[in-house]
Amino acid sequence: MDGNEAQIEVRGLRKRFGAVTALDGMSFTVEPGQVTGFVGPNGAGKSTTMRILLGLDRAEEGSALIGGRPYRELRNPLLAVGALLDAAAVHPARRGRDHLLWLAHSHRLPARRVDEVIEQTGLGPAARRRAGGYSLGMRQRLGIAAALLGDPPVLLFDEPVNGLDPEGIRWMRGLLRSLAAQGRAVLVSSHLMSELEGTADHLVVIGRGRVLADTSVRELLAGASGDRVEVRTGEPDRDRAMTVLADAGATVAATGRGTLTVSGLDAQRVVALLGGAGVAFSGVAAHRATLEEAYMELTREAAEFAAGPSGPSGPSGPSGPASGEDRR
Ligand SMILES: Nc1ncnc2c1ncn2[C@@H]1O[C@H](COP(=O)(O)OP(=O)(O)OP(=O)(O)O)[C@@H](O)[C@H]1O
Repeated sequence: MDGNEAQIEVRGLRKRFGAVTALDGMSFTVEPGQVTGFVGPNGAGKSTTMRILLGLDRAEEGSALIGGRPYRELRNPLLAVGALLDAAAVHPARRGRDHLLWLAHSHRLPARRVDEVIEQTGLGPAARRRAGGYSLGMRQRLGIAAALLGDPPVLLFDEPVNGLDPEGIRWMRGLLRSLAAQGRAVLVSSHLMSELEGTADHLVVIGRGRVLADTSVRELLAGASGDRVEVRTGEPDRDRAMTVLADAGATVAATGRGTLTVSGLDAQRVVALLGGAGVAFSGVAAHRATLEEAYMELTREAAEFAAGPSGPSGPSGPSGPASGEDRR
């Protein structure tokens, strides 16, 4: 797959809905061969960005390119990008397979391709039933089958696991990973970081219409877990432990009864220092952050920064405009 055609590039998008600034200079790139998670709280601007990428909405400023072109300039969009925005967007009286056949014919794709995507998405016999009777999981599979029809190098999925059962979620994760492994650029939105754990390689974290972090999952986790170490020590030794560790350059905080949280030293060094100084302790453990914790840390910092000294601006809290100056 050509590297450039399998790329999404969003630069400086701005979009308002009345007084609400939905996008406030949104910029990021989605590279081929990986799953990029597009994460942010409700109202952060995920769907708006995706709709603009797909030519369903217009930005006041900036560009949104798929394979180097805006959606409207794509010669055959179905072959350039596949998207799952709203799983319910099929007429209820239509059979799944007929919906796919109609799509395929309108893009001069062979019927064989329809059967391939039915197979790939596990629609099976449900493909011959009317879409009105589909479960949410089946509707999602049909939507994905439609997105894959043109074998596109770029895929956009808006909250694809929303409402799916655990088996459906597992299936979706495997599918996203396999599509990325085939060299496609895969952008997946979610408002829950935990949904992307084990699926996303890269994360674009957004809040209030702009990017808060654009990072690999590995880097985000490393940064969040840092080298924090938890030390359990009894009352009489606590102060001495704090002094010894602080003298060695660590930042030490008492985070609970008998627990110290240490950053700046690894667990092995903590054990060596405390042992060397004759400070008694009952346990030392490295703390590994989950993706959810890393995300909470990041969004909390961003919210505090944006809120300034007088608290969050606007009635909608974290999902509102970034500051009063944004309202005109
Ligand atoms: N058609 C619209 N009319 C008015 N306001 C809108 C419209 N679409 C989006 N907004 C507002 O723009 C902001 C961004 O919304 P958007 O749907 O892009 O966020 P999101 O990150 O996708 O949220 P969610 O996780 O809830 O889907 C929100 O404040 C939302 O209320």
